Amino acid sequence: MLLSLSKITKSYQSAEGPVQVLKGVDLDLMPAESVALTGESGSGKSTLLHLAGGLDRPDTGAIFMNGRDVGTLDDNGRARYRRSEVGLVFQQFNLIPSLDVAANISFHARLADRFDLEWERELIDRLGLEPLLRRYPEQLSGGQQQRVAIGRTLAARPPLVLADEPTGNLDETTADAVLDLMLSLTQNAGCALLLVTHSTRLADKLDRKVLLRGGRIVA
Ligand SMILES: Nc1ncnc2c1ncn2[C@@H]1O[C@H](COP(=O)(O)OP(=O)(O)OP(=O)(O)O)[C@@H](O)[C@H]1O
Repeated sequence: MLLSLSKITKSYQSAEGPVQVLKGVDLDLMPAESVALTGESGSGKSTLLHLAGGLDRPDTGAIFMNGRDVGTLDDNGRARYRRSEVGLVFQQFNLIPSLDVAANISFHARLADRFDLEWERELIDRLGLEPLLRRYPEQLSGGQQQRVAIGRTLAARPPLVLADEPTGNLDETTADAVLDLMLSLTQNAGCALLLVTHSTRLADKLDRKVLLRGGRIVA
């Protein structure tokens, strides 16, 4: 087992009092497995991804990554976890504005001490980024930034990639092409993938689909 979420609960404070978003989520991912996380808007998909990515802590329950409990790590431990064990591809691309495309792509791989020139060249080639390497993020379209964000995450070959509607703000043709590429590259890199998507068409391309409803995984 790569990732194991067990009995995860999470509440947020709101003006009307606490709102329990996750009410006992169980979810397992095998190494290199791709899973689509679906569910209505507001069902807690992003919340779940944030917890799995070490961006936030669950109220109760356990998150095991390679047998280690991530949910109880302190801030430093979670920062190390994010640096070396997970890759995040979110809608807001979080590229570093002061670095050009080439430097953005190698940034995480270098931080995680996993820089591999050959793999990086292959990513640049497959993602069609060669002509853009000297540009800065603000000089790129949304689809181009998305491809850079995918390259940046995969360059570090994290065991687990967490992707939150990564193609949500692209037109359908571009979204399809970018997702196909991401799937094929995560498979090449041997990464597991947990992908939040509203699209059943996209979800069908993954190994397995799960549905978040009423604070639990129901399918
Ligand atoms: N920081 C926060 N503070 C208070 N409430 C929050 C916070 N983050 C999320 N929520 C609430 O928790 C619920 C789940 O949000 P979340 O973003 O996880 O859902 P989602 O399934 O990803 O939705 P969408 O598909 O619309 O992106 C929502 O009702 C949201 O308003």
